[in-house]
Order: sequence, then C-alpha cells, then structure tokens
Amino acid sequence: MEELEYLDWNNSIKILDKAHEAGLFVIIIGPKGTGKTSLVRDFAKRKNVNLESINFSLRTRESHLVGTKTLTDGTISFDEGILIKSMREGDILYLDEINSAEADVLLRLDEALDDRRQIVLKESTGEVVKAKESWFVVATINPLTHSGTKELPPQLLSRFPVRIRLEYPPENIELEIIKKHVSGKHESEIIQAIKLANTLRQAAAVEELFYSPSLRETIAFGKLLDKGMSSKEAADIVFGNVYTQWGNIEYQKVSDIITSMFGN
Ligand SMILES: Nc1ncnc2c1ncn2[C@@H]1O[C@H](COP(=O)(O)OP(=O)(O)OP(=O)(O)O)[C@@H](O)[C@H]1O
Repeated sequence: MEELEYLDWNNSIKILDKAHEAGLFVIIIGPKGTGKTSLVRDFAKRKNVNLESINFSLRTRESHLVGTKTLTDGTISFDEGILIKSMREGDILYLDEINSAEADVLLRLDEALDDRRQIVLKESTGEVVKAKESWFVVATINPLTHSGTKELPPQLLSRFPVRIRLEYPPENIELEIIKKHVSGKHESEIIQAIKLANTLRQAAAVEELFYSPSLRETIAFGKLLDKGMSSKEAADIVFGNVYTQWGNIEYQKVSDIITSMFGN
C-alpha cells in the first residue's frame, strides 16, 4: 500500500518532536479513527526510527510484551517480546489502546516505564535490561465510552506526562484529509458526508445513537464514489446499515437523516 503523508492539522508532530527530544513519553487521547496510528507512523518515518507496535486487548498477556520460552531441537531458548526488543534497540514503541489491557500486563509495563527505564527478565536469565537512550514510548487511550476500556491507573498515566488530544477534525480539515486518500472529483458529496458524519458523531456523543463514525468511514465513502457508486448508496452502505446492529428504530433514525441529505 502506498505511504500517505499525515496531515498535521493540530501540531501533533511538533509536540511529539519536543517530547522525543526531552525523553518524555506521550499519550494520545481520542476516539477511534482520528489518526492516532497514522500520526505515530508518520513521526517514526520522519525520524527514520524503527516502530514497534502492539494493540492491547483483554487477551494481551505479559508474554506478548516480555517474551516466551521456546523449545527447538531439545534446547530451550527465550524469544524476546516487543517491549524488550524496543528497549534494546532504542526504537519507538507504540502501545495502542493501552487502557484495554489487564492489570498484570499494565504492572509489567509500569516497571519498564519508570524513570530507570529498565526491566528484570525474570522469565529467563534474570538479566536487567536497560533501555537505550533513544527509546521512546507513545501510547493511546480511547475515551472511556469505548467498549472494553477501563480507566488507566493514575500511576501509569503519570509515566506519560505529554498528553495529546486528537479529536475529529473541523470539517474543512477533514475534507483535506479525505482528499489525501481519494481522487477529489466528488468534493461536494464528500462535504455532505462529513456533515452527516458530524451529525451522527454529535448524536452519539449525547447517547442518542450507539455508534460514532470515524474518518475511516468518511474516507471509505469517498473511495466508493471514486468507484462509481452513487452518494445515496454509499451513504447507506457506509453510514446507515451499521445501525441495524442496534435494532430497527436506531437504523430508521439514521436512514431518515441520510434520505434528507442525499435524497431517495
Ligand atoms: N491527519 C491525517 N492525515 C492523513 N490521514 C489521516 C489523518 N487522520 C486520519 N487519517 C486516516 O484516517 C484513517 C484512520 O486513521 P488511524 O487508523 O490512524 O486512526 P486511529 O485513531 O489510530 O484509529 P484506532 O483508534 O481505531 O486505531 C486512516 O485511513 C488514516 O490514514
């Protein structure tokens, strides 16, 4: 897939840069699909530094971070996990949705993230792994309304003193971002889709609806128009149909909004 440049509409790259220089870890807070992953990828690319990523869920275990013992040809060895690798190499470590992780996993992370930046490999040799000077950690958390997310323990939160908010962008900026992903031939329809997305986002914010569309959806809408789909059909498919999950009343509400904006 082609590498798209990140549109740095709220100076996040500059903040990341300063934090990186100062050796301070960063947490990015914002709803899904607002560009958190793209931002960090773009930053790593600009810095020409290797990026190691992990997406947390309730199933993430300590071993994913630290490593696992393996048996090959009768010999036991230890396969180091992403946390240890990134510390040794001085890479950028991206901890996506860190507030979805279980407490024991967070505790192990906490050990590595404190000011000494070191961890004891109690699973293998007991070696104390000290991070290279350039080691840099960026985490993300989704707002607490996101299913499966918990509050991050305050002491862990304090390991990330640089906090970036990444919300849905203003309409004109969202249009610029979408144009990075599509042809730009359907500008007026895309502007309508952004308006629709914002209506649905606002309704979700006050719990009128169960789901809030992200930039992924507005980009997908533009891509379907590029493939020749009509705007009404694309709006139904990308924005409307998903609400069926929460029953017919929810779906009908959204379907009516779509019809009023894109016709029958
Ligand atoms: N500022 C931007 N410049 C270019 N593309 C962007 C920007 N913001 C978002 N996008 C695009 O929007 C989509 C969603 O972005 P991304 O996956 O980075 O979001 P995210 O916040 O990490 O999502 P999640 O929390 O669900 O992992 C991607 O296709 C990404 O390329």
